[in-house]
Amino acid sequence: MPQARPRPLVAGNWKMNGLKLSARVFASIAQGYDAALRKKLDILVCPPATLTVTFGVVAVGSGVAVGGQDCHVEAAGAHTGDISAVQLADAGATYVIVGHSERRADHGETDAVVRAKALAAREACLTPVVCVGETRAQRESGDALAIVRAQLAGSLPETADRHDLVVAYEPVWAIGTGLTAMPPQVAEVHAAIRDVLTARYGDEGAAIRILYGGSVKPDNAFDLLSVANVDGALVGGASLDAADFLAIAEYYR
Ligand SMILES: O=C(CO)COP(=O)(O)O
Repeated sequence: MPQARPRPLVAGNWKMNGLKLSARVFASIAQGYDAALRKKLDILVCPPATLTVTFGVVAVGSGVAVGGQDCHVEAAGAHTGDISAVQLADAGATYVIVGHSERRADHGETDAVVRAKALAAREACLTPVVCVGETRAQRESGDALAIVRAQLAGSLPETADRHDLVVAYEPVWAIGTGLTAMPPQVAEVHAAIRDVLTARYGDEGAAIRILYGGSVKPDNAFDLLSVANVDGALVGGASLDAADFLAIAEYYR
């Protein structure tokens, strides 16, 4: 019997953007996520930690999930400036991004740290969105697949199912640059990720969502989301605009 396709997920990563006033943008997203869309896909917005509670309140009854952008490996303790998965869950989050390339680059996060964060997230009943992706130099030297496989090997938990893991492929050279990977490049990497997931997690690996991220916009979303093994998008800049973000989700209507 052919496997049912995973339920799509369109996620917004607001990065270090957004003030209290941005609740209006979030409210528009929640309003646009109507009954027909709710039947078809999940929607997640990951605001800066300062807005988690506010967005969580606005989200009540809308079905839009709220997530964090990072978490510490510990649940609590002397870690000035950090935030734990438990705190994010307490604030209303149900997902958390871990291993984003900006965290790997700016904060020296290794695969082992990313895995520990994914495990901490699950301890707190959050679904981790584990990010992987090659740099421009790695793509140009033909190492993209090897890099992504190595990141997965080091970053993924030992066990997982469709409810407690999401993987995002975000080629670093496509993030915030307006460049996107071409559909055949996306297809190749997503197929390789699917192989890793099914080898590791069996049938559940076929149902774990694999998101594409990197300059996803309304005008390229349909081409990217129609690629095999692309189960949604992780959207940066375009998620800051409710109309653009919803236009991307429209693919699944
Ligand atoms: O990093 C991203 C999402 O996590 C992608 O960002 P952009 O959509 O702005 O390229």
